[in-house]
Amino acid sequence: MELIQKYFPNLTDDQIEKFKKLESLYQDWNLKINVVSRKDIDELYLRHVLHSLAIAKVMPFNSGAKIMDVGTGGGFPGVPLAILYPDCSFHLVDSIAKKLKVVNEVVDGLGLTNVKTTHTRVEEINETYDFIVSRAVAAMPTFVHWVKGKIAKRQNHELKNGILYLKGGDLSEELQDYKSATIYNITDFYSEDFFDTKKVVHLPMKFKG
Ligand SMILES: C[S@@+](CC[C@H](N)C(=O)[O-])C[C@H]1O[C@@H](n2cnc3c(N)ncnc32)[C@H](O)[C@@H]1O
Repeated sequence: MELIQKYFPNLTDDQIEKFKKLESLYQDWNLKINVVSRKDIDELYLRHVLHSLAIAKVMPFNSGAKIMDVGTGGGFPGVPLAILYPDCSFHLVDSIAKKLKVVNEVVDGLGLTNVKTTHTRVEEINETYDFIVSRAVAAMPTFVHWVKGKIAKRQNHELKNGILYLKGGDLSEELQDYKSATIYNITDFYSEDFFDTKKVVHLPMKFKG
């Protein structure tokens, strides 16, 4: 937990409590339904929570922003972001029901009222969002195909609405068709070795309406 406060020193008591409670909830639920690997559960704050929150270092969301997490799996990056941004609404979507069962239990256990979950493929979603966040779900061309048309300028804020995607490795080939994409090295924000190859891709999108 100190790791989170090292990079997010202004958390409220309520946020600190929620981040603390997150660990025991995942430990309990992971024994019943394995959604996070053993090694990862031991390093939950580093590998999942802090990694998810790298999106906030790139794009601080305005109050009221509406965000979808596509392929949330066990709840990443959506759950840590929902704790960090209690005034934003989060829609967590995954095509595997048992993973969302764990997410629902964690969300209920934390009392997160700003999160809804849907068991579906993202292609079936017919809503629009300010931002779409995701980690480790599909190659960028496939992902863009799935979500384009689901991003709208709902808020009149200065942030560049679009996709924020957590990804590692050399992305030059995958992103060659996306000239407007910006790649942020997570090591610009965090010093832990785990983040050496990890990036946040910001891809602003044309608005639907
Ligand atoms: C490798 S896991 C990543 C889970 C989570 N984002 C994380 O980083 O821990 C990929 C997830 O994407 C989901 N997924 C893949 N294609 C999807 C689609 N078209 N719509 C919704 N979920 C999808 C899978 O069910 C799986 O839970």
